Amino acid sequence: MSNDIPTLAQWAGGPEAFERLTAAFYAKVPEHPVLAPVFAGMNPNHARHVAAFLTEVFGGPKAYTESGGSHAHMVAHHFNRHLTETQRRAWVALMLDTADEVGLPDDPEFRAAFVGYLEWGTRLAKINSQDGAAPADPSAPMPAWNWGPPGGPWQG
Ligand code: HEM
Repeated sequence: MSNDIPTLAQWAGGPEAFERLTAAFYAKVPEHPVLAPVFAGMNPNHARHVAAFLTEVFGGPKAYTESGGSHAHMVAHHFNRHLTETQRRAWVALMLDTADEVGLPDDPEFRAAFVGYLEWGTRLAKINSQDGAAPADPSAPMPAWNWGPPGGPWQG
């Protein structure tokens, strides 16, 4: 990808944009009929950790791995939670509504890539939350999402 094409994280507005996104998302979770029980008792730093994870997936600074996290680490947080499809869909829907609320870019190219990762990541989280899920692979790389077939944002 040539140098004048921003990363998805740059296009989104950098780490602060993902922090706004997850802060607003998890602020709504306690009132959400499906998601509130899933996140009852969550770590108070959860929103910041998920923001750091998403920033890194979308090509931004590697704060999640530099502070000792890994894809395996994230996967392991979902073990034995027995997430349902209803819960997964609620998570994606709330994330997309929140992306609109906090003003993440809404151009087709960005949103296609954003939704692509959310679909992949949440389906993995659900699979890994079931009984009998394979152990997390410590050598698994962090996902590195990019623009996919559109190749970059439409810049006129
Ligand atoms: C792309 C999708 C997802 C990503 C990137 C993601 C990321 C993460 C990360 C990074 C953590 C660890 C947070 C920490 O260290 O404090 C975590 C924990 C957790 N995730 Fe996810 N997750 C995803 C999908 C989901 C879904 C769909 C659900 C449920 C509907 C879910 C439920 C949870 C719960 C309950 C925890 C533990 C929270 C706590 O006790 O602090 N996740 N997730």
